[in-house]
Amino acid sequence: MEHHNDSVAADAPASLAPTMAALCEVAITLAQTIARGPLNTTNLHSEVGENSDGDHQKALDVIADDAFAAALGGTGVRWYASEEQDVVVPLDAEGTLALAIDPLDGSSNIDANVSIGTIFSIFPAETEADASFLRPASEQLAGGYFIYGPQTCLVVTYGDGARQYVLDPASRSFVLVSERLNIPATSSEFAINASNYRHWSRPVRAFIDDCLAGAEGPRATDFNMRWVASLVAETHRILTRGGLFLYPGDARPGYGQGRLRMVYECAPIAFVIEQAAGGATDGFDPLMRLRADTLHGRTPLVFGSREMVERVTAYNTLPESEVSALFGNRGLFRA
Ligand SMILES: O=P(O)(O)OC[C@H]1O[C@](O)(COP(=O)(O)O)[C@@H](O)[C@@H]1O
Ligand SMILES: [Mg+2]
Ligand SMILES: [Mg+2]
Repeated sequence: MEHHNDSVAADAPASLAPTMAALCEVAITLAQTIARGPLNTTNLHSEVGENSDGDHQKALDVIADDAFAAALGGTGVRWYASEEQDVVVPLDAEGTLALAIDPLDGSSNIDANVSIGTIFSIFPAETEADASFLRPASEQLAGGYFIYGPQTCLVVTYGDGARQYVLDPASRSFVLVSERLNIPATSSEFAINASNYRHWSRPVRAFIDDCLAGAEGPRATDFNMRWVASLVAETHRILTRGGLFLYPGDARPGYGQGRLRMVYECAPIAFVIEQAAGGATDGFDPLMRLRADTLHGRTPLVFGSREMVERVTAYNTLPESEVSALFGNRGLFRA
C-alpha cells in the first residue's frame, strides 16, 4: 500500500503513528463517499437501525463504523469503543491502545449537504475493556476529529498543541496547515439549540437572555448566533474564529446530562479545545478532570473562548438567592 499519510503519521508519537495513518485512510475514503452523496448506490441517510443510545442509525453511521473497525485491526488498537456498538469490541490482543470513536458525527445533516465528521479519542489500553475508557479525560493520548465539509480537515492533539491538516484530494494526502491552533480569548458569537429554551435551567436561560439583550442589555454587546447541529462543524468554527458552544443538561426526559457523550464526543473535543488555548467544562468543572461512568454516558458540554466559558460557570455557580434576585424578572422570553 502507498503511504499517503506520511505527514500525519510522522508528526504523531511513534506508538500512535499506524493508528493515525489508518484513521486518515478511512477518512479519505469516507470523504469521497460523502462527496458523491446521492450518486452512491446506497442511500447514506436511510435509517437502518437503532444504537444503544436510542438514536436512529443512518446507513452512513454503520458504513463508517464498519470501515474504521476493519482498518484499525493490526495498528496497535486493543479496544475499540464506538457510538454504534453497544459494548467495547476487542481488536488486537497485543495492542497497547484503546480507541473511542463517533464514526459519523452530525448524522441529521447527511442528506442536507452540511458538514459532518468523525471524532476520536485514544487512551492507553488497560487489561479490562471498559476501564480503558472510564477514566479522566486528561489521560487521553490523543483526541481529534475529521470534518467532511467544503474541505476535509483533520484536527488532532497529542497534548502538545492542536494541529490542523487539510486533505489534498488530488494526492489523497493530509497536508499540515497549522502547527498550533489558537482560539481567541473572547468573542461575541454563541451556539446553542435555542428550541430547548423552555427546558433549560434558570442560569442557562439568564446567560442566553443577557446575550440576546444585545447592546442595550447587561453585556452591552450585540451577539451573533449559530447552530449547525454538527459538533465537528461548531468546533471547527470556534477553533477558527472563537465563540462559545453550549449543550447543557435540560428538563426533557433523558436530557438531564444533555445530549453529547463523554467518551467519544466531549472528551476528545475538550482535549483539542484546551490545547488550542480555549476552555471546556460541563458548565461547572473543567471537562478534562471528569470521567464517564458508562461507555455511552452523557455530559453537559460548554466550550470555546476562555472568557465566555468562564462566564457560563459564573452564572451556573451563583447562589440561588442571587439567581432569583438578578435573573428573576429579566429575560426576553421569560413569562
Ligand atoms: O439535534 P440537536 O439536539 O440540536 O443535537 C445536535 C447535536 O447532536 C449531534 O448530532 C450528536 O452526534 P451524532 O450525530 O453522532 O449522534 C451533534 O453533532 C450535535 O451537536
Ligand atoms: Mg456525534
Ligand atoms: Mg455519530
